[in-house]
Amino acid sequence: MSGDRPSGRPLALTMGEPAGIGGEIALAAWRDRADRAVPPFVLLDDPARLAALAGSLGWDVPLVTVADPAEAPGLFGSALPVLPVALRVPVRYGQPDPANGPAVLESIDRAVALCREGRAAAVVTNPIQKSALYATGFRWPGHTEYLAHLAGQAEEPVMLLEGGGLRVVLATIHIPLKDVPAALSTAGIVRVATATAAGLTADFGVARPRLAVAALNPHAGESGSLGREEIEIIAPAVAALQAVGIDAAGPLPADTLFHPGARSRYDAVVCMYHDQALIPLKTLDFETGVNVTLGLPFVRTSPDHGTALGIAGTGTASASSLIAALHTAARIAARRAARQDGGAP
Ligand SMILES: NC(=O)C1=CN([C@@H]2O[C@H](COP(=O)(O)OP(=O)(O)OC[C@H]3O[C@@H](n4cnc5c(N)ncnc54)[C@H](O)[C@@H]3O)[C@@H](O)[C@H]2O)C=CC1
Ligand SMILES: NCC(=O)COP(=O)(O)O
Repeated sequence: MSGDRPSGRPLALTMGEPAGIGGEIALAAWRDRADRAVPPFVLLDDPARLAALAGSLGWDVPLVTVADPAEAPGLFGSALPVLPVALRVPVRYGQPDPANGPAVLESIDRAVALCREGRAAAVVTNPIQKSALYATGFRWPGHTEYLAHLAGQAEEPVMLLEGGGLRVVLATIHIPLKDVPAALSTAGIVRVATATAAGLTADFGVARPRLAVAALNPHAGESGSLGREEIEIIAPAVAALQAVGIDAAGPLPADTLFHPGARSRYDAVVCMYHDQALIPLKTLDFETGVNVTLGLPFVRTSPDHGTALGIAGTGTASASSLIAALHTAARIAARRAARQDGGAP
């Protein structure tokens, strides 16, 4: 995996919801560092709670507190480097406390700042409990939109998930299903598809990306009798993409878009709503699916799963998706660094 090692800078891994599985999968990823060639990371979390968690699980994970991420790669082989972010109240696993919301956000904010200062190679986020943050007044639907805000971007970035040989991007993200039709627009689909094509080339090395654009309605609307979004919104978006030379096809009926034969014909699917994208992705590859935010000035990935409160603190959560997210972040960061140095297309 040497090809995905960023040049000397560690990845910045956030705390996520402290009552969730983030802490234990971070510890588990460190324990697997040699067997799974995990790229060096620094964890922005509370060292005391990590030590208590490791102790309660009976895991031998030496922690080393660092003030500067530059120390992390040299230490990573023998101890887990932690950049301290103090929890405000003690953790009860499975029971998020909004009082820790500021610590959750501090961890994200500082990880982003480290990346923007060039002191970390990429941000990898542990899952947040969105409802707990909303209770503190957090006004963004999730990381994706909050990270765009931190980057000073007015436009929503694009949520891409990759796993099991499939890549999906979302034309609408975290909104109620009943609001999806009204939220779809030709301009919005064109924006997401254009950013996807650019991201696939820049960050995934796909020279000429092929995009499939999913329909919204059964049978792609059955010529308008099962819905008119395909005719009025999605087909014009596909035509606009083709007009500027993007290899896009659609609107394609979503029920026949994810079998192996169909998957061989595209590099990513532009999906109209959250579950249209995430059900096939997580069915094909829940274990190692990765969420990547396209269109940010820094690299951000995360595991495809959430906080898994029901199993938090038990040590049974799989760290595979987090480890895949660490590898993907390192690979994209290395690609961007090589391009800056003039070494990659
Ligand atoms: N990037 C992020 O911050 C994300 C945050 N979330 C948040 O997580 C919270 C819970 O969401 P849910 O829909 O319940 O999804 P979830 O992924 O937390 O849990 C769904 C099911 O998968 C299991 N699971 C999840 N991760 C696992 C792992 N690593 N190993 C073994 N089993 C695992 C859980 O035990 C549960 O049975 C919500 O607040 C949601 O917003 C969800 C997805 C991503
Ligand atoms: N279901 C995917 C998800 O919730 C990811 O959200 P984000 O926090 O990465 O924006």
